[in-house]
Amino acid sequence: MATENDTILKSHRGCTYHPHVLEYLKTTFSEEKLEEITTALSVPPKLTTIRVNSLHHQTSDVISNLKELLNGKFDVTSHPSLADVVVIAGKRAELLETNCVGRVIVNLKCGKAVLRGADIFSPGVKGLPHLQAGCKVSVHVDVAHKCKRGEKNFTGSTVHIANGILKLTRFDIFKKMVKTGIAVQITERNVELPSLSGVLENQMFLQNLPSIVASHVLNPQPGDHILDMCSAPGGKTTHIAQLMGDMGTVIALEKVQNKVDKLETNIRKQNLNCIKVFKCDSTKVFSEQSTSSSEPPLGKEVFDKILLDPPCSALGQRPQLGNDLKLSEISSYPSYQWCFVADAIKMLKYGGTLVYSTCTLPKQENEMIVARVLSTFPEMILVSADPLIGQPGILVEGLSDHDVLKVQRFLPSSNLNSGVNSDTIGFFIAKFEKIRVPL
Ligand SMILES: C[S@@+](CC[C@H](N)C(=O)[O-])C[C@H]1O[C@@H](n2cnc3c(N)ncnc32)[C@H](O)[C@@H]1O
Repeated sequence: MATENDTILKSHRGCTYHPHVLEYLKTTFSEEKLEEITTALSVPPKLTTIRVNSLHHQTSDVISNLKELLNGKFDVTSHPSLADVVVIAGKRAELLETNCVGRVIVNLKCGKAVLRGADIFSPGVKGLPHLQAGCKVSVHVDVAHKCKRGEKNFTGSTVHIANGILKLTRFDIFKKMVKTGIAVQITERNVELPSLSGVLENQMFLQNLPSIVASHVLNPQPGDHILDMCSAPGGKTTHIAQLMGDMGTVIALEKVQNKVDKLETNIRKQNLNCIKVFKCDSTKVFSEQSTSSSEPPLGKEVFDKILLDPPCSALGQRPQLGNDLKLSEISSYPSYQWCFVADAIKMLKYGGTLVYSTCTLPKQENEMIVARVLSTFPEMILVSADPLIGQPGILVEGLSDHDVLKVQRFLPSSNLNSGVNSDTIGFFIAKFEKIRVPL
């Protein structure tokens, strides 16, 4: 078995994982299921989901606007059961290096953006030979972070994700340090998706389906007083405010300043007024002495509903091109996630709702947290995470067969024609209610 310091990365269906990551995931899935999931995760979903800014726009209008903008090149439809979701169907294509005169190596962040429809900008380029602008190049992601900036002929492990036309030369990028403008204009991807960044920003928000479902599960109502403990970049916060008709209050907490800035930008773009943002550590926001429901420190039993969407190992993110998380990093998440739970429960009113969600796969960060909540807090009961659009959870000690039907897991399928509810990122949602327990 590989050691903790082992730097060898194991290639698994187009994604490069540290062997420990795969071993860890095998505690949750059979080998066969894990292959299916990792295969699906290595490419982006064929279907892109968009949440309509339902406060100010009709889904049918957004669909018409998108159809016009995309010139009929992609199918744009409404989600079969969620009225505020629009689905755009991309196309899968076989990618060959034929006629490419050289390889451009990009970093992981850039690779993910390309697979989501973006072109390449110079900060994302790590390696590039001497080539003339205008020639056809293939684009490869440095999944193991081994390519040094400016390398001419990198030979390490990469994943071929796209082809395109070189717009900036090696001299422009590494000598003149041109920072703006397109470096490679993408012409072919293994999945062809529309580039929607900056498009119809006041009408819609690009969001993965399970994240949209999580806010519906919370079931926000006008006038509610809601806490979002880990809010940036604000996909769920802004959706919650929209579902409340922008009436009531959402207290949105975030620990990291630049993420607070991003959250505030997203709130502004969606023109929402009921959200109050605070930069703070949610694991320390509760105080026995406080009676405040409107600003930190926050008191007990002050919220109708709480969303806890804590940091996680993010192994459900898609495309998952490379992952070199160490075992010690992955296995630290459940205890960090647990740090938020007890205070969340204290701040929740009796009769209130707590939704717990993650975008990751291991049972340790999902069902096992649910089982621990149920065994530690008799006042918390598990209720059905409606609308149930995903699949049942995984059976772990402390959960019954009935319990696993109340939570939902989104597990990407390798079936290229799987429907919108399974062509997703990996995600988990559980919903609890706080009840008075007789003494
Ligand atoms: C999974 S992301 C949240 C995504 C968000 N709910 C959304 O839908 O856009 C977790 C967030 O929690 C923040 N975070 C991490 N530790 C925190 C803490 N102790 N208190 C508050 N926020 C924290 C991270 O910076 C990150 O932005």
